[in-house]
Amino acid sequence: MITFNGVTKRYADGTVAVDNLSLEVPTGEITVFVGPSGCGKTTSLRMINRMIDATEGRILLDGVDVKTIDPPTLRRGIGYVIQQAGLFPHRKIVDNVATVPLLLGWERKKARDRAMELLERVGLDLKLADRYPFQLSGGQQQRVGVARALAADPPVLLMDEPFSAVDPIVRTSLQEELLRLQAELNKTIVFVTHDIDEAVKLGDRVAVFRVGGHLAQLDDPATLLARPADDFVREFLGRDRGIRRLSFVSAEGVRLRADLLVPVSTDAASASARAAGEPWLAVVDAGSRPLGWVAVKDLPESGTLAELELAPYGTFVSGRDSLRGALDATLLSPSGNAVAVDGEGRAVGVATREALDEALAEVAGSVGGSAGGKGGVGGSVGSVGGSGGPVRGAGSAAGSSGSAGSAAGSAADAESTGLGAEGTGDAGE
Ligand SMILES: Nc1ncnc2c1ncn2[C@@H]1O[C@H](COP(=O)(O)OP(=O)(O)OP(=O)(O)O)[C@@H](O)[C@H]1O
Repeated sequence: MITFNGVTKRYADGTVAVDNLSLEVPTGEITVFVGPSGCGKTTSLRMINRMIDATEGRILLDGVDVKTIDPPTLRRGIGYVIQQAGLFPHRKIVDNVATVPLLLGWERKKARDRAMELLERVGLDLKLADRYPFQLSGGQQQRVGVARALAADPPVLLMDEPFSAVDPIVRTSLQEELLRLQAELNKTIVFVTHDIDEAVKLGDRVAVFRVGGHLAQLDDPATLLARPADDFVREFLGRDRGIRRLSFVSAEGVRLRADLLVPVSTDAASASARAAGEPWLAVVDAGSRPLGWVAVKDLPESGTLAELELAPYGTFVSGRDSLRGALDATLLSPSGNAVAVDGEGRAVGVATREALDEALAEVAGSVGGSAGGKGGVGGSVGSVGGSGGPVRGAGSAAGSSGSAGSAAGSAADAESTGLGAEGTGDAGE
């Protein structure tokens, strides 16, 4: 657990970047710091690993004041990921990831083995291990940045806008990878972003800051979206707050109609009778997989459904997806209804527009809603790479030898790994 206890940061020019901040970052969870530019997110983050020292107040790491721990020791237990990865351009990917273990005195082979294991874990093709950073896409570089931060298995990870320099598709896949990794690793993560969508997708808890380093609200995403503390938070959350809130409401309670599913072998006349006034039927194959919609008014007098051209459909996974996912599925169907499927893709029923209206009315009537889990909307985007990111500048001063001794304490290592050997990183105040 990380505890901020009345923490203030006043820079040398008098700027109060963080003002009397008190909050707790629970162990094993992702806490996101979000807010407009200049509101003190980065300063707050960097006070945890003492790259910046607080002017007043205390930051406790599992009950121990970080000021009592010398910075290099403190940072050994804290991984650090920054925007644009900050990889060392003259070191191969594997050596970039092995940097921190080598700084910690690991034997070279062990450090490289660990690096390879981590590269695999963050979803990188091991063929990339012997390349240099400029030979990777922006998204791939960012994965390397995450692998490097995890290399020494620190219990705490600080992530400062780590995904903001990549395109939206790559960004989505990096976010999903982080959630997948976190489900395995249970690190205590503090994640800084200015993007509220990213915050509610990744955060177990979201801290909204306002300029001047004030904490405006700290809550889980569903509560934040349902009950913003004041006008500033409401405005920051944006106009589509209501829609986004549906991502945190499970679609499990939506009433489903199995009677509107018809096997493709059904003859048209009996399908028509079965519809009993409903305008659309969902046609399924012999294995119950959805094939498409048929409009009852277009049914011929004879023949089976197999001979008909079917209209496109959208599905959601009953019991897993959110109400937002279910609504999205209705928008992919001319019928205005959605097909609910099980985890194997078999249709289990139809969510009619009427049933969704009922579910929406229930959400509108409640405050908070039932949490549907993080990023509950289905339909993950899996593609990676493609964005030929610029060669990264950070760390360019690093030596190319990569040896533990010579690298220790270099300014670039201190900056982009957070593992400086000497003092605090308050430079630039
Ligand atoms: N070294 C410094 N000296 C003086 N003022 C500083 C220094 N570093 C940051 N600040 C100021 O402190 C305030 C908070 O900065 P900080 O970088 O923590 O904000 P942020 O929320 O992370 O912003 P962004 O989203 O733009 O990165 C800003 O007003 C900034 O100008």
